[in-house]
Amino acid sequence: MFVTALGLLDFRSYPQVEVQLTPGVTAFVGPNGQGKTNLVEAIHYTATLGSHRVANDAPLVRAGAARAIVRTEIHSDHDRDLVVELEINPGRANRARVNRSPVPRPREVLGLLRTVLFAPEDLALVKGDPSERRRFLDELLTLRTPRMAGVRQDYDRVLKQRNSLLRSAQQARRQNRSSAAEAQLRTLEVWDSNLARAGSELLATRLELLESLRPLVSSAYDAVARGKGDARLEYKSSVPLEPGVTSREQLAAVLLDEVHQRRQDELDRGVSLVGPHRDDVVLGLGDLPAKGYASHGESWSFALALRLASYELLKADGGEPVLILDDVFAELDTSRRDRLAELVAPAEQVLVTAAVGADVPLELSGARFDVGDGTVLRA
Ligand SMILES: Nc1ncnc2c1ncn2[C@@H]1O[C@H](COP(=O)(O)OP(=O)(O)OP(=O)(O)O)[C@@H](O)[C@H]1O
Repeated sequence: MFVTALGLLDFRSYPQVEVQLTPGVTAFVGPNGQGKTNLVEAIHYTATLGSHRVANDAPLVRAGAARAIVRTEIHSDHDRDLVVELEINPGRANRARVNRSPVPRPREVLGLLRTVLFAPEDLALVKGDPSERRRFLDELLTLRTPRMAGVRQDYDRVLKQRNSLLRSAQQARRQNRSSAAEAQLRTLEVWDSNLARAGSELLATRLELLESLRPLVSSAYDAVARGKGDARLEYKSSVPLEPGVTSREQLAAVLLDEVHQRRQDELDRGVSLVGPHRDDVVLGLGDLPAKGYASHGESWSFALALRLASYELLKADGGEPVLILDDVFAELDTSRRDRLAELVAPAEQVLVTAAVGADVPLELSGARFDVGDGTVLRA
């Protein structure tokens, strides 16, 4: 799979731009703030319907414009070539077209393009909050199994409803409105089951994903750090998970049981304390956790290993994803930079951004575009 063309209208800094792409390596080179990342962000957005830089769509639309359009043309391994067009409408529903036909919901484009993006922000996968690692897992889940976007949305909706109910119940109790508090508790039972249903689906697929990812991360870490260290991943759940408890039904029962156990705690705090939204993936190096212990270089190796493992996993289960390396080479020391370049060079399509040409390792020589003053010109 590779991207053959990108067209942007009012996306980030671009009023309008068209770029024709080829397989192999393509570097976007230009001074800071000229719009290199904006180009690859648009491609990654087509694959994930999310940005690696912002949590909502508004900043993706050019300041002063009402909507942005991202058109990505894809040469696909299995299907005929595809044109995916996304209309980003902050504050209103986004729209999507595939081969010029509207699709009912934008999330139906998930799975048509698969990308793995490496960026300086990836260091937060190792050093940052659990939410970073949950996002990593869920984004990968969705790339592998697009219907998980619906499950995640469903879970978030349940969580929002349940939290609002817990807050109302907390207030009713504080104000001694006992009949209101009782009614809310009865409604809460329904939302407990909803949480267990959607939560168990998410938890089960995360656990399956982690099983597949574990050996790949370990060997990718070996490759990046040249055999120094033993990278491990452990799922840390907000519920006690016994070995062998992996089916949706078993996990739903465990979640429901824990929700009942923590009822008082949840009512006291007015927030859902049990479920995959509270989970984490503990990254370990040897016997120590990476967070708080790993050196800067080791943390980078771990972050790169997570991305390389994602790439291997996606490649193994359904066609090679497009690799995007956004500004990473300037961040890495020479040895990691060379290793990464060697490891990604054979990929079908690699898109690299760099402030200066010298930041792009020689192994990754290929097509080059100069980016500046709102233009993207083939060098
Ligand atoms: N919604 C928007 N509307 C208008 N301009 C925007 C918008 N979002 C970002 N920009 C502009 O885009 C530019 C940043 O683009 P981008 O992040 O792609 O730069 P870059 O070339 O990758 O730079 P660097 O090398 O520093 O990473 C900034 O000048 C920023 O002001």
